[in-house]
Amino acid sequence: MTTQKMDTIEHKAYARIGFLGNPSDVYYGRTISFTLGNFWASVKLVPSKDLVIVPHPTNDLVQFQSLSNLVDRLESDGYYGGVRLLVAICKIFHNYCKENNINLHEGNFTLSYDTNIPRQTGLSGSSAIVCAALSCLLDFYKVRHLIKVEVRPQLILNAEKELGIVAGLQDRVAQVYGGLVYMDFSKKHMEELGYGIYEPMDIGLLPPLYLIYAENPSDSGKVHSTVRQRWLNGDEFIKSSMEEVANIALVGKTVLVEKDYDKLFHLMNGNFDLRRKMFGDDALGALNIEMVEVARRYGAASKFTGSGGAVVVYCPGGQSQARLLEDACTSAGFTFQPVKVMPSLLNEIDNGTMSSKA
Ligand SMILES: Nc1ncnc2c1ncn2[C@@H]1O[C@H](COP(=O)(O)OP(=O)(O)O)[C@@H](O)[C@H]1O
Ligand SMILES: O=C(O)[C@H]1O[C@H](OP(=O)(O)O)[C@H](O)[C@@H](O)[C@@H]1O
Ligand SMILES: [Mg+2]
Repeated sequence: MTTQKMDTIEHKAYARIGFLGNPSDVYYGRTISFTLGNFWASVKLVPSKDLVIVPHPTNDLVQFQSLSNLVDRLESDGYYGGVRLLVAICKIFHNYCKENNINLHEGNFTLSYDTNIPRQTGLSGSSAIVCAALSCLLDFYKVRHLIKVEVRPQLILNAEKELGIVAGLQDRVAQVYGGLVYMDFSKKHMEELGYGIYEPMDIGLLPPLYLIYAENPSDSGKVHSTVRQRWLNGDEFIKSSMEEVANIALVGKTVLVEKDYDKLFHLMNGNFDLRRKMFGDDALGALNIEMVEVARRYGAASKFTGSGGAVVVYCPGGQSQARLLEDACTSAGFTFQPVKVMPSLLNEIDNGTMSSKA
């Protein structure tokens, strides 16, 4: 989404739900993900004399009511906010353009951001900020037609890698493309093309879904680091389980096309059960596990949307089942809401950059 008032450029990027196959995207796997219209980040770029990155009044920790307030906020939100993400994407964008002989004009700008994506809840709040910022840079430097849509998720990921955040491509692909996307990150594609195979799917294939989340920020990099290390060390259990998770997205693609929601129910549950075996309950966190389990106690299918903090739910019993679950979530202190799927926002210029139009 773009707003251009005078010289101001503003872009939104939506939260995303890793629907099937996550987190195998971090491991040359496959996923199906979609953008969630319930939450978004927006970034504003205004031309200015100096290049300025504006700290967010509440998400960047620079001003406090008191010393104890400083400590409380550090304990709940960690040390970092969005400023480092904006700085990192500026660097990655600059270097990519330089390496690819894309000339950038001399003008400077002021970048600021806002977000209503619940912080660090596995809804990809981090990459939403980076994705919206990249979109602003593409327009400010008028290079949207020169940077392929397929390449953009990797630039967004590189900005986070630059900061040492362990993450995968699926969030960024979903946020760049928008809508529902099937993604294949096989080693072969990644090595030959530098990106995966991304196939947009009809959002109408999804059944009504619900979201459960809790104010319980968890650092996705920390959650991922042990499993990632085991995978790098060639751990057979992690390798074979990750392949099973990737297969869930492959099977899920057909299941969605056929609207076979009974099978979808089992795929969603199977996806979380494999994650639980690989990561272990300590890494996933008791509260996150309880969000999955409360849904299952009411006969729904449930799994993490990302690395933890939010859960996507399918209620085979329809609205009456969802209402019972909503009451249970409210009593447990969790937020429960219907999922609004956000369609793709790519424009003609973006589509024109794609090597293969799926
Ligand atoms: N809502 C937010 N506001 C500001 N910065 C954020 C926000 N969410 C994430 N970040 C930044 O991104 C980093 C990585 O967040 P991450 O654990 O990936 O969260 P998410 O699951 O929302 O993507 C954080 O350490 C922080 O620097
Ligand atoms: O573990 C996952 O499912 C995802 O974790 C990260 O996303 P986040 O929203 O930060 O939890 C990671 O970036 C994704 O690639 C994983 O699939
Ligand atoms: Mg993230």
